[in-house]
Amino acid sequence: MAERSWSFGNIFKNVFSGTEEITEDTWDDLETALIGADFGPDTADEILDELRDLVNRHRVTDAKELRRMLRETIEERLARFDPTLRLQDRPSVVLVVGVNGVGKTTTIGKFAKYLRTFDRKVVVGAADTFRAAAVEQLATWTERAGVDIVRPQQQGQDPASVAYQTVERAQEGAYDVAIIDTAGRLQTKGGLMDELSKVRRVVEKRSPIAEVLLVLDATTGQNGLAQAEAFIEHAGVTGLVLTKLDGSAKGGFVLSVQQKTGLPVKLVGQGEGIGDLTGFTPHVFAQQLVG
Ligand SMILES: Nc1nc2c(ncn2[C@@H]2O[C@H](COP(=O)(O)OP(=O)(O)OP(=O)(O)O)[C@@H](O)[C@H]2O)c(=O)[nH]1
Repeated sequence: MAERSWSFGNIFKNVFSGTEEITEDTWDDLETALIGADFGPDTADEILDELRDLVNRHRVTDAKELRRMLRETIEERLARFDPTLRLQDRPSVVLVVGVNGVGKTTTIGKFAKYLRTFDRKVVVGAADTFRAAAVEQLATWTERAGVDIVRPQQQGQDPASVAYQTVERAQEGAYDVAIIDTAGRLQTKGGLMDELSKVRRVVEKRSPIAEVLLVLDATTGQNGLAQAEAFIEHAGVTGLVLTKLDGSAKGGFVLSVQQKTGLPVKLVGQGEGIGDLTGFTPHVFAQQLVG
């Protein structure tokens, strides 16, 4: 699939435009840009220290050279995490978790479509049975993506049983991937985590779980991360999906979120359309971020 361009509005533009030589202003502007783009103060400091050190050691004076170093530093840091989706099992079961409103449903639709473009046979399980509207919204997306859906037989059916039926259908119908939607909000966090562990337990009776993807909204930055803490602690998350990176100007969140959670970003959403999801490539991302 073609890499789309990231519309961060080139956050480092002010740092380098019209600047040929590195001055103290360059460093100040760079610090402001890093913080503004949500790299987080610690990572911003580390990047600045590393760059100052390189600039001193190699006696670099050219701002263009500094820009190249910045790109490489960011790429090298992004690449410390492996973004490869593990979808070798037949079927590969993928649980999608995250709080409501982050773009979970949209992401599942886009992900199903993305897999279709690689000729994968996909079934989606609507195991967020709490709200009928959620199931209908998901069904609209699966129809758009041209993939099958397993719905609850009645509203409020045990999510674990829908998940189980989805895996059963995937195995019997020779599907490549089963994507299971899960609830994002229950009365209590404990209840939600219990529900998720039950889904996991029941699915694992039939199949190993290939990936547990946590969906995070990039525009909510550190706040969104705090909200998702329980999933990171209890849901066995294997990778992150960042949504709404388009126009968020918060591209640095990708790096800070990986460093904070120790989890790789595996997919990124950059728009509301069905084609607006891609895999994550550190080289491309660093290039688009720094320009
Ligand atoms: N700009 C942009 N909007 C997105 C992206 N992903 C999702 N959205 C929008 O975010 C809103 C919420 O998306 P949903 O998929 O409904 O979110 P959800 O997490 O399933 O939320 P619930 O349906 O409440 O559980 C919708 O308006 C989507 O169009 C993205 O990558 N970019």
